[in-house]
Amino acid sequence: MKIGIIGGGAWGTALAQVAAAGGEIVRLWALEPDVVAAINTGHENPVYLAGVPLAPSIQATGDLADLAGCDALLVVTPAQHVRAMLGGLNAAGKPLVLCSKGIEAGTQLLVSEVAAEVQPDAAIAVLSGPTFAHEVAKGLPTAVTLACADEAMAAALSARLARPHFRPYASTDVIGAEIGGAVKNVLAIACGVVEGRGLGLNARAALIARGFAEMTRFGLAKGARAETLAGLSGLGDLVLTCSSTQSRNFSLGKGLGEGRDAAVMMADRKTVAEGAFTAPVLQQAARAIGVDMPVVDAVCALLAGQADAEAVVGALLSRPLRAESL
Ligand SMILES: NC(=O)C1=CN([C@@H]2O[C@H](COP(=O)(O)OP(=O)(O)OC[C@H]3O[C@@H](n4cnc5c(N)ncnc54)[C@H](O)[C@@H]3O)[C@@H](O)[C@H]2O)C=CC1
Ligand SMILES: O=C(CO)COP(=O)(O)O
Repeated sequence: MKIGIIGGGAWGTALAQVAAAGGEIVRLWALEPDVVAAINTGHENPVYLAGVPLAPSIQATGDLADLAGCDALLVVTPAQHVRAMLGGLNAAGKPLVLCSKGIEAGTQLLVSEVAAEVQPDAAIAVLSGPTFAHEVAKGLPTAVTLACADEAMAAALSARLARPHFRPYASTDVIGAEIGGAVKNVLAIACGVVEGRGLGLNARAALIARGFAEMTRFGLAKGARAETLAGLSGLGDLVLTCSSTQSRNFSLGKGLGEGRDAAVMMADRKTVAEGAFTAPVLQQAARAIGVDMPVVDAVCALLAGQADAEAVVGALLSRPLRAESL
């Protein structure tokens, strides 16, 4: 069996390692020629996943045509680049597993909705959950949601990608699995702000719980299932990303909380903090369907430089008191 992975960042490389651990032939497409060369000759991705020895059976390429013979494809580029990448593929009749977390700017489409437009004849699936790439690549225990509308396909893909340390849970709720991953990145920025301002662990826990209420309101309005949002790809990933500076989104928020400038921090990074791209489009999407997301609004104001961290925290704390509910 031959699996193609599109995206040689930290997560695509870690997933290549997972696939190779099960004996799959792995073709990994990466944008940067130096990443392709380093994986093929040194069996390491020093740019995005430094320090993790990779299986020698992972073959990297800079040419998407080299993935033509693969019988399943994993898409792992940043969400804003997925449309362009999918345009260069022929995935008709093949499983197309989307592993990016975000919402497309301009269209407000989830990645699976983008894929349905560009590759209407592919079997679209989503893999999402609490998964820091370094831990997965090192073989530490990890569980994910693997969602596909076709239940048998969800089960087959789960079985194909399962490893002793990597445990997919099958689901048919594609939209639910995606919404958790996209929204938690924005909430992780907010939790980073709490950390950066030294507001304490009570505040972080409150933000996770009220942030989860926002995720649930939005998700249910978009047709997600409550149990998916409360599962690995929703609450599970929210807890992970809101708890550690290993998260790029959390660390971006921490910098904002410390008074640093969003644009300067983003320009300094080669890696992607998806929440910064998702926040404004999520805000638009929520407003369009009348869903109130005050934490997301606060993150948007901070990222756009419309308010400082002290002001947005003050505004959140002075909202009118109300009953605890969604
Ligand atoms: N790193 C992680 O632990 C996890 C990441 N993800 C998701 O996976 C996706 C990819 O993230 P990472 O692998 O972490 O990326 P990364 O931050 O490690 O690297 C950035 C990636 O973006 C690629 N890129 C930049 N410009 C591009 C373009 N014009 N076209 C195509 N690709 C381009 C780079 O080649 C590189 O592969 C994101 O949506 C992220 O949310 C999901 C789970 C875990
Ligand atoms: O999605 C992730 C963990 O599940 C990675 O989080 P960051 O993108 O915030 O680093």
